[in-house]
Amino acid sequence: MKSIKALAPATVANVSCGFDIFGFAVEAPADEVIITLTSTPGVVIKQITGDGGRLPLHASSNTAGVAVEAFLESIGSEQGAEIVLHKKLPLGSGMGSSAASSAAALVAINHLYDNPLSREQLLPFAMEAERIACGSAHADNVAPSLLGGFVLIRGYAPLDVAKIPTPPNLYCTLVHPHLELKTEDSRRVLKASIPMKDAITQWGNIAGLVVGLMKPDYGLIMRSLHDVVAEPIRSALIPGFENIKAESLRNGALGCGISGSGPTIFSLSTEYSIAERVGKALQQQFESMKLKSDVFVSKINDAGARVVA
Ligand SMILES: Nc1ncnc2c1ncn2[C@@H]1O[C@H](COP(=O)(O)OP(=O)(O)OP(=O)(O)O)[C@@H](O)[C@H]1O
Ligand SMILES: N[C@@H](CCO)C(=O)O
Repeated sequence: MKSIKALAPATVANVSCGFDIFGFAVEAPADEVIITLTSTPGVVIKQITGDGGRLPLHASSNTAGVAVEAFLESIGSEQGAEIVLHKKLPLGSGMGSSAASSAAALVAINHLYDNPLSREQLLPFAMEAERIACGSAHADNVAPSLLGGFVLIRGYAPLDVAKIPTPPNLYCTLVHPHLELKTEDSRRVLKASIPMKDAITQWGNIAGLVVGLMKPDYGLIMRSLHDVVAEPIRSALIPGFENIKAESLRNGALGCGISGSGPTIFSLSTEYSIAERVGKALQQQFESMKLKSDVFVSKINDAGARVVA
């Protein structure tokens, strides 16, 4: 039976001001999924590595399995699939761990059927998997992981996504402290409504970031990378957040914030050397609080999930 391997990258959701509507893909880390078609129906997770035995092996509870089940049903296939997942993204990290598994699985299974669906058409299956993983079908991790680049989710009903062009010299530093935050929990702490003055600040920043990326205008990007909705509440869940952010900006980053629902911190810089320096500085900050961390520096990944063999 035919078998294929695909990779899907980590993603930074929200990007400070764009709660649930912005996300971009980075180069690494990336989850790896190998799918083999079977002649009998049903999706089976054959093996998972790299998760310390923590992820569900039951297909209907694992984002890779849920996405493949939804795909096979949508094309009316009578075949089944076996999935091997090499988990490279840390769980509950804010780097889109649950999304990377479903994105890789969808790109692999779609390829095995000669790509009957576009990347955009695969999105609802990955969103359904997000609902299983964290109780909310947000698309700001799955969309950039599947489509690549910097993605706007303009609306959810109906789903309307658009890629925002980004300048070639934009580097992302991800610093992942060895802490876990469940998306479900960090969504629960947010308020159901926001004051009008915060809404005005936020939509000014959202529009400013889009214009800043498209022009490009780095001053505008810098002024727009602020969040008055989620960060003021969620930052309490990340030890030393204010110092961490100040240190990133002091080292030359354009902006710094919580990646997705945290605890990973993202920073954007205009040069690789600045992005590296920011990574080292933030790692030292976490170390001073006796927290180990991993650093990933890369450009924005315009391709997203890809088949590798
Ligand atoms: N294949 C999978 N990979 C990762 N998590 C999965 C997977 N399948 C199911 N899950 C469940 O999803 C949850 C992890 O999702 P969570 O949203 O907390 O982390 P995350 O994806 O890293 O965060 P974020 O969405 O903030 O980037 C865990 O409870 C885990 O059991
Ligand atoms: N937009 C989502 C992303 C989770 O990674 C949130 O912040 O809850």
